[in-house]
Amino acid sequence: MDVPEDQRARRLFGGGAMAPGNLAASPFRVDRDRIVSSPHFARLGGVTQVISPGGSGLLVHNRLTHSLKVAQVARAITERLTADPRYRDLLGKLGGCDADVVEAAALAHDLGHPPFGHLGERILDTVARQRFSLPDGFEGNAQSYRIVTSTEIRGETIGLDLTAAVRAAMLKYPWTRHTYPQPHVRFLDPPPRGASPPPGDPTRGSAKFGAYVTELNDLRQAREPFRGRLADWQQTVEASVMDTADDIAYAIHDVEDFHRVGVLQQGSVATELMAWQRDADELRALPDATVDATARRPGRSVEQLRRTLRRKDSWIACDDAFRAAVEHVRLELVDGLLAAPFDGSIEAEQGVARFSARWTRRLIDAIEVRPDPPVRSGHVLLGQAQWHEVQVLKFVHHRFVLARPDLALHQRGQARSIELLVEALHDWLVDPEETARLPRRIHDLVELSEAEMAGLVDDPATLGLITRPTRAELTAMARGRAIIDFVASLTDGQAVALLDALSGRSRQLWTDSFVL
Ligand SMILES: Nc1ccn([C@H]2C[C@H](O)[C@@H](COP(=O)(O)OP(=O)(O)OP(=O)(O)O)O2)c(=O)n1
Repeated sequence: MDVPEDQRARRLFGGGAMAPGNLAASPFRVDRDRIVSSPHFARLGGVTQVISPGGSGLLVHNRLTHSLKVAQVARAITERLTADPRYRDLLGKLGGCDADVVEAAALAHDLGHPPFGHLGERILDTVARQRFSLPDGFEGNAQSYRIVTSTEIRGETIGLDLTAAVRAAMLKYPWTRHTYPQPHVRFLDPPPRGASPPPGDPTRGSAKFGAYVTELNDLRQAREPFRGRLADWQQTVEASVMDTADDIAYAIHDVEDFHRVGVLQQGSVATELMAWQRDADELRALPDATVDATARRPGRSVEQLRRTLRRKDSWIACDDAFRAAVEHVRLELVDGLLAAPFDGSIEAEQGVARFSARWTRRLIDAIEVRPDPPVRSGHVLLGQAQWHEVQVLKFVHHRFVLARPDLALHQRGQARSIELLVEALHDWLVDPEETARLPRRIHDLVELSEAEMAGLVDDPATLGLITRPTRAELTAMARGRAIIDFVASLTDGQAVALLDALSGRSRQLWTDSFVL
């Protein structure tokens, strides 16, 4: 039985009605148009995917070009699945799969990524929890959801007033950090992907989550059309398509990007993969502690990956498939993409384009829909061989790009900049002499957070608190959330320029690098 279209198309404020500014006929296409015309979307062009867009020219992806690729892949997956007669009834039963919904969700999925990408996310989370006593901290997915439902402005309502289906499709992790749903997902055995607390800190709630408690009612309303069809913690099919498309897109383009900038070298990748292939049987016999203690020796990191996959994803991990995936990636990378250094020639560009097209096609064609997937997977997933290949591609990127000390050095500086910026903005916000000159947007964000939190004071448990907050505590938390919202909405370049200005290092006034 299909879900009635009008339930999926229900907007938070406007029912199913079409507004005068809507140009498209489909309500989901309207959502897509609202997202792409948002300044938060344009901002993604200045936000780090892996390294800052400014320093890399046109060579590497930023969060905008990444989001466009995710949308392209997500749409292609949807078109294949909906054209496949094997899945027609199943997709309807699970709540539907619409190409405009997945495209809109894919375009919106990274709106909340702060300056400096995942690194900024980690720093803002620590600052939010420790400095501002906000139990929800900061999370990029929850911030994306907050932008479309609260902080982005459109017409008379707050947020973009998107349809339920699109908001639900944005929820890769349809739970809050600590309390929703009950019992909380982190206590399930096994917990869904992302639901466990970060290693070493069981008090921190889920490592990943889709919404802050201030957006909980909105999350509930978005999931309403799927009630009874999906477990509370399970992604909608459309969210699952978007999540899979995200994985496919960055697994491929991260490798491409670092080949282009000359960081991913054929020799080092070949040594690691081939040492594992040569010594696989011997390595398998070693205790974990020995492998970990000698992780820098060739082949050991691949062995660590094999063990991690078996431990965390035993529902799909398989030694034969792993061995085949290492061989396939070796062939494609060592004998293919990385065989000649990238020199900007037409031939080199064609090599990258061929690699990208072949892999995208191979992975999209391997997508399946399962009626009853394992807890760590969504309903939409890659076949076993291709799932292992994606893990190996991501491994190459982690081992030979993300683990580089020069990148770490750079990121330590960026982390410090974010901490200093938050502190400097907060000092400004609480300076009584400066109230009249504080940027209007910060005042507005404080008022918004204060109103949202005031609505929850009688329910301290939902706020993640033990007792009802005092007025002063509430104001302090609202100010903290406002600063976090403000910083998260900057590009990398704006964050740097703003910190320079607040530290007295900038000699420029009335430039266009940020609008206050
Ligand atoms: N420590 C890390 C981890 C990831 N990345 C990069 C690699 C990918 O390009 C991208 C992956 O992160 P996403 O936010 O796109 O997706 P995930 O699925 O990993 O996370 P989430 O589910 O929170 O979106 O970020 C990075 O630079 N540094």
